[in-house]
Amino acid sequence: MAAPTAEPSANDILVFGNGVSLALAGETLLVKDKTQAKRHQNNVCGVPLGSAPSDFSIPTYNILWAEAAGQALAIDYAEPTSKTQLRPTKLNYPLNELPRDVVDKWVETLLARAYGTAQRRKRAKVLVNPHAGPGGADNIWEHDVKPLFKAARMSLDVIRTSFSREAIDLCEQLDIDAYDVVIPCSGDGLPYEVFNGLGRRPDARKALQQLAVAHIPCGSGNAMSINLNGTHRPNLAALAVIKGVKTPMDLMSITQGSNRMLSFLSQSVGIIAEADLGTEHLRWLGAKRFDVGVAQRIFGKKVYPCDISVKVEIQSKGGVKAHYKRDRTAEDFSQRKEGQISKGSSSTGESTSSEADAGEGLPPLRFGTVNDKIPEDWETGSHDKLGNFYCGNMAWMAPNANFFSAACANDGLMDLVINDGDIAALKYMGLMMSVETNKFFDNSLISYRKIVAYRFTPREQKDGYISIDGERVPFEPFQVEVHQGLATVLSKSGRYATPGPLGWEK
Ligand SMILES: Nc1ncnc2c1ncn2[C@@H]1O[C@H](COP(=O)(O)OP(=O)(O)OP(=O)(O)O)[C@@H](O)[C@H]1O
Repeated sequence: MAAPTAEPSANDILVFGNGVSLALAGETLLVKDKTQAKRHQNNVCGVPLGSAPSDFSIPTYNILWAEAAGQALAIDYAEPTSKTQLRPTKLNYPLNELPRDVVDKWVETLLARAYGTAQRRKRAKVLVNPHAGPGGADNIWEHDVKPLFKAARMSLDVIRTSFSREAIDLCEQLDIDAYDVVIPCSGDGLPYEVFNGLGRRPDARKALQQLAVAHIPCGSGNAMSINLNGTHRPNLAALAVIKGVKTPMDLMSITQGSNRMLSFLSQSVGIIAEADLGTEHLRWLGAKRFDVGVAQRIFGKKVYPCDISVKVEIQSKGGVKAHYKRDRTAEDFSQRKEGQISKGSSSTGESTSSEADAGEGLPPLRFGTVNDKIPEDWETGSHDKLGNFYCGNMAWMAPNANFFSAACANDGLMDLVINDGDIAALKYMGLMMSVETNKFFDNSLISYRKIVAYRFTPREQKDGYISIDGERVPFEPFQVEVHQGLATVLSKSGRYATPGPLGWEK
């Protein structure tokens, strides 16, 4: 656990007698208690090392709750039992002669450091998809998540989804004043339904702003959790949600035929969409199914002819890195924390705000629908040899898949990656593998731009795969535009958990 960062002052120490004391030192709680220290050492290290310890420390981030009730002080915290596992643990000390007002003040200081600007005791609507990913969502919820949420004194209203699209109806009808957060325990499919359900309401904008959406990873990709909680491990994600701060996040409107839907993650056509959606017959391969699908198309030199029209905001990779640096450094966390969220214009200056428009439902479409004329200032190109069209709103698409390393949560821009499909196989493999080493962005085989809107029109193919947030939609033209900060999510640090494109600091 982290080393103490500051010397505790006298007010920060509670002395219980018999050599037991609790001290607040910066972002750490120092526990001087031989019995607990020994138990802690055994649990965390497995095997006791050296002489018996007399104290140990707990990062305040791991503190779930504290209260003086009756004649005792109780502290709940998330104790790591391995690098990826936490379990709720309790410390109890009789108050003895300690004055109650001193203890109450100490408890409030501890909670203030534990939660910072994050809301305490969040009221959650939890949606568990028993069929998500490998099918362990019920177990994950019961054993890895619920005990931590309970120890943090969250109020929980839990529903197991029983059919596809149920979460859309649930969120459309939800009493938004009764909850602070909706938490899908699922893959990325259920968050998609949550955003779309909230988006269908007559008070969509209010609902999307007032109610945060947070994610517990139970699927196979779990992009939402990786980007916002910084992990795809359910235990660690649960703690990140408990401590999560409200963060505005861009959403995208998609029009196709006469439909309008919201997308929070990505749209893809070509190799990625096919390798994901077109390999159902290879399910027996497990996670390798996607890699095999990619390799098959690389060696087949598969191309996807199409027309693409784009409203480009930042054309060059250098410009994108500079934008990323501005977003990451100019807007420090304090500006993004709860109650201090600034919305209004993208960091490129153009207003993309959803709030600026009057009305309660979803913001009006600034560029019309897929059935309207394409605006004249959009760049239009014919792509005979397209291999991959990939538009993202978050950085990670899965663990080890940081495709959109310059994605920012609330910049009012989408990140667009395009590459041809007739690349030499070895180079293509290298390109795909560079995603894992964060060198994808700089690879000269792809273009990487920041955009505001686009239209995609497939050509010369009877059928194919279009993926919206990982779900298949009809193989027909579609148009997309971004709404800055339309949604509210909970994130660990007020921004995406991404290292950014290599060298952005320079
Ligand atoms: N009880 C249910 N039975 C069948 N389908 C369900 C049920 N509950 C939800 N669904 C549907 O399951 C779909 C996939 O959900 P989810 O994203 O949670 O899992 P996943 O697709 O397995 O995960 P990943 O996207 O990570 O692969 C959603 O579109 C949702 O509508």
